[in-house]
Order: sequence, then C-alpha cells, then structure tokens
Amino acid sequence: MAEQYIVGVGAVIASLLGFLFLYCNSLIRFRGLSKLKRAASMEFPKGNSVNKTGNSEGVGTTDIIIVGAGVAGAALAYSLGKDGRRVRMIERDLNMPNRIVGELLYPGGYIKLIELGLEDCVDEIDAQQFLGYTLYKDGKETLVSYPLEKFQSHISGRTSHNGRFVQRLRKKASSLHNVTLEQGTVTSLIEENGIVKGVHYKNKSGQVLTAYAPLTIVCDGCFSNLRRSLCYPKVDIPSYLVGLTLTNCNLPKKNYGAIILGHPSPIILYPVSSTEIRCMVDVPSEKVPSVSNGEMACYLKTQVAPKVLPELYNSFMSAIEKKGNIRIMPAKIMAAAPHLTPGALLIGDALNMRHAITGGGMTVALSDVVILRDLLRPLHDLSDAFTISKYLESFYTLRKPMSSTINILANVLQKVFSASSNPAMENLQHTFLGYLRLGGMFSYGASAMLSGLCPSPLSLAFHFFSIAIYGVGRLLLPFPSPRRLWDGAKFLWVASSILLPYIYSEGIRQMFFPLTVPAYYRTPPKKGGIKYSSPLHRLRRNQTNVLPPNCASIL
Ligand SMILES: Cc1cc2nc3c(=O)[nH]c(=O)nc-3n(C[C@H](O)[C@H](O)[C@H](O)COP(=O)(O)OP(=O)(O)OC[C@H]3O[C@@H](n4cnc5c(N)ncnc54)[C@H](O)[C@@H]3O)c2cc1C
Repeated sequence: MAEQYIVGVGAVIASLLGFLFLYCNSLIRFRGLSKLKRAASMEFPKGNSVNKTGNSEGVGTTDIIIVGAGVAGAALAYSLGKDGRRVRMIERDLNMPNRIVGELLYPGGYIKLIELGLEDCVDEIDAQQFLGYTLYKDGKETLVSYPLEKFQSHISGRTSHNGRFVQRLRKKASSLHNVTLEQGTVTSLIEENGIVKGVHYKNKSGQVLTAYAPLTIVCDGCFSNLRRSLCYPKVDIPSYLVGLTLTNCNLPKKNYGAIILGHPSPIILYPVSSTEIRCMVDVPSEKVPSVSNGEMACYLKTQVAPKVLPELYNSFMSAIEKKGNIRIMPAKIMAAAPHLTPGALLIGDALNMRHAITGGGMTVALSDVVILRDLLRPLHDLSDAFTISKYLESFYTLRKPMSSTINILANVLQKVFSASSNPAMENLQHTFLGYLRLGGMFSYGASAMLSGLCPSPLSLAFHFFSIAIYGVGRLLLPFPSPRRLWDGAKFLWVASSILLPYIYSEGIRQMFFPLTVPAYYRTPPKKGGIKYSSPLHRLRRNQTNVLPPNCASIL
C-alpha cells in the first residue's frame, strides 16, 4: 500500500519531469542527429582519390596512423579504411590478447558494431547472447532485463573472450587493402611547431622507426603512455577487479548474468563462452590482498566463497586452486579532459575510463568510433591540422550522450553496489533494488540506459530524481516524524554526494546544454568543393530495421 502511494506521488512528479525530459531530449537528438547527418552525408573520399599528404617514411602513403589495435583502434581502422582512407595501424602485440577485460558488450554496443559493419566479429567466437542480470541481495532476487522487445531477435548484448573478439576486429580491419597492421610499440609522438606529425616506434626486432601522417589517432588503452601530451589525465582507482574463470557449472538463468550484492565485495558473474563463466570480484583499493603470496586465494575462499550462489560454489573453489587462474586488474576512472592538439586525437580508454563493474567501456569506445567516422567522412584533405583539429572539437560534445550516461552509471553503481557500514548507503542500495522492482518505465528506463540503448543525460537526471522521490518517500512513510525527515535528508545528501561530482567531472554544460557549446556547431572545412550525397541516409534507412527512432519507443 505504502509503496503504491509513493509510486503514485512519484509518478505525477516523474511525469512532469518526464515531459520536460522528452521535450529536451527530442530537441537535442534532432539537433545532434541533423549535425551528424549533415557531416556524414557528404561524399567520402574513395581509394586513390584521397589527397596524399604524408611527408616522410612512406611518403604520401598514409592518411591516418592508429596507435593500438584494441577494440577502439581496430574498429576505427576498419571504418576509416572502408571510407577509403589509407590507414596504418601500429600494435604492440599482435598475438591474441589474454585479458579479463572487455568481455561484455551491451546491446547498444552491438548496435554500434552493426553501424560499423562489424557485427560478424562476434560470430564464430562462441560469444553468448546476453539479456540482462539477476541481482541477489539478502536472499531476494531482482531481474533486470534489457528492453529488447521492439528489436529484432539478434539484437542483444554479447559476452565473449576479449582476445577472440579483438582478433576478429583486427582480421577484419587488415583484410582491407588500404589498411596495414604492423607490430610495433609506439614510444612517442613526433611534434613540430605544436602539430603532431606522426610517431616514433620500435618494431619487433627493436629497430627505432618513424611513421608520418596528417592525423594520428591514439587508442593505446587504459595504460596509455601517450595520453600525457594530449589530455589532462586524472586517474582514480577506487577498486580492483579480481577475475576467475569457472567451468563445469551454469548460471541460474540462461543468457543472464548474476550480481551478488554481499559483504565485503560485490560479485559479478556472466558467461564468456558456452562452457565458461567469468567471475569478477570487486575489491576496494585499500584492502587488495596479494595474489603472489596466497593472501588473495585465502580472501576469496574465506570472505567471498560463502556469498557465491550455492550451485557455483564448487566451481568457484576449484577455480581458486587452478594455477594462474586468479587475475587482477585496476578499475580505473578517468573523465575525458582532452587538450586540442593539431594532428592528433585520443579515443577509447586512452581518453576516458569509467569503473569496469558494469562493463560499458567497449560500448563507449564503439560509439566514439561511429561519431568520429561520421565527422571525418566529408574531409578529403587532412593536411590543414589546425582547421581539422578545431572542427573535430565537436566530437567531445557529440560523444557526451553515450559516454557521460554510461560513465556516470558505472561509477555511481560501483559505489551503490559496494557494501558499506553507512546505513544511508545501505538504504540507497535497497532503494535502488526496490526501484528496479517497480517495473514499467522505472526499471525499463533504467535498464535502457544501462544497456546503451537509450543513452541520455536527461534520462539519467530523470531517474535520479525518481529514485530520490521513491527513496525519501519510503523513509517518510507512514508519517514523516523528525527522525524520518532526518533520515530522508541524509539519504538525499549521500545520493547527491555520490552523483554530483561525476556530473561535474563530465561537464554540466556539455551534458545538459550541448546546444550552448560553440564547438557543437563546427561544420566540415569547405575545401576542394565538397559534394553532398547520401551514404548516411542509406545507412540510416538500413538502421531503422534495428534501431527504434527514439528512447520513448523502446519502452
Ligand atoms: C577489469 C576490467 C574489465 C572490463 N570489462 C569490460 C566489459 O565487460 N565490457 C566492456 O565494454 N568494457 C570492459 N572493460 C573496459 C574495456 O576493456 C575497455 O573500455 C576497452 O577495451 C577499451 O578499448 P581500447 O581500444 O581503448 O583499449 P584496449 O582494448 O586495451 O586496446 C589498446 C591496445 O593498444 C595497444 N597498445 C598499448 N600501448 C601501445 C603502444 N605504445 N604502441 C602500440 N600499441 C599499444 C595494446 O596492446 C592494445 O592492443 C573492462 C575493463 C577492465 C579494467
């Protein structure tokens, strides 16, 4: 009864906010899409028609150097290669990566793969369809399904081994005759008069070489050693993710992952192949036990194993015993803070990182690739580094709907999921789970954001207010006593102190008022008579089979 009352009051306020949100959302969407359409619908250079602007080793043979052939680099190389650019990709290690990162791709990320023509890269690698999560807390279960009803049946999340996926992307990129992929470690950028002209790199045999191109795109991942000169890196590591591979077991619900909200660490489980389950344990940075001296194994056995689902317990214990099976990675957070550098650009984890607990990095990276490809498409000549750099500044605002929504959700949810002795935090966790259980536009709206299907800062703000109303309402009922009012105030304080710093670091103006950012209006430099044709219109027509026109129609 009480919950219905809260939902009723919440629904009225939420409807008003919702109306405002939908209005602003459609305005921004309309302006943003038409800008991208305008840019991307211009004719792109084909094969040999690209101006030859390189000027040293490999004179005139490279338009764009890409550093790092990970998810972002390989996908970008393919899409730029498809547009006729001569791309030179330099990757430190061409062997199949063996990492515990980048295993879950959201449905929104899968749609980006389709937009890039790379959807077959999740075929033949034993990737699993992924439809959502079951959250477990104190013996209660909450099912969170991605809102996929309005999509074709193949649209869903995908989970797989990162290495297999990356190798497929690399293979697809290097299958294009105008994309070269070579093994080498880029050691520095070549800068002349404030313009990046190319890179110094060491090849497999240790020889120091140089490569030149009018544009260098750095995608060297979370441990980037090149980002320093292209952005203001402020990296935070709130926790570490400890990964184990479980075999001979199944998750309770097929195609769904599991998140166990237990003390001391949340545990995340999802399939990475038809026979293996990835288990990730989030351990706060200040108390990470050492793997080498066996403390981690002991921590997992004594502290974590009792919280694992009973049907996975034996596999979990055997996984700890398996040599080399305990892997650990820092979960870094870094807001994008680029400084414009003519001749160079950063994307992927090198530019921006969010907590890995929700697994949104690849979706953001692929979304960035789509935006960048569309912005670069009308440019025939990349030689005017200053003008191009100024034009590409719009990239940092256009990426915000996807990147800021996924970043903030990841960073906030890691805090909400982590056990805490603070009753207000515990309250926040219960409120969040209760909100997800409400169903309808509340839980579907939240999962539409979480899946990358409806990435919108306004939607984020709307759900934050709805959760706040719901949470405070729960605390005040049945009568708002002074004690309850105090608890409600503490609840709002804790919730805001988690969320607001992340909104601030993403940039309030870029997130909520993109139309007031001057860079947003930059159009392609009109040199050499750009002709207008409509490759993107064709693309968008194909896309509508996959993508409903707006968020409201997904829910
Ligand atoms: C523990 C953990 C789990 C995660 N899980 C998920 C998940 O489930 N889903 C998800 O979407 N995201 C996840 N992420 C984030 C995801 O891995 C990244 O967002 C994504 O891989 C970024 O792609 P990228 O191309 O920028 O970097 P990467 O994929 O890391 O690629 C960088 C490439 O650059 C190469 N390189 C590096 N330095 C040089 C150099 N100097 N010269 C040449 N090449 C170089 C590297 O060898 C590598 O191939 C996770 C992250 C962590 C830490």
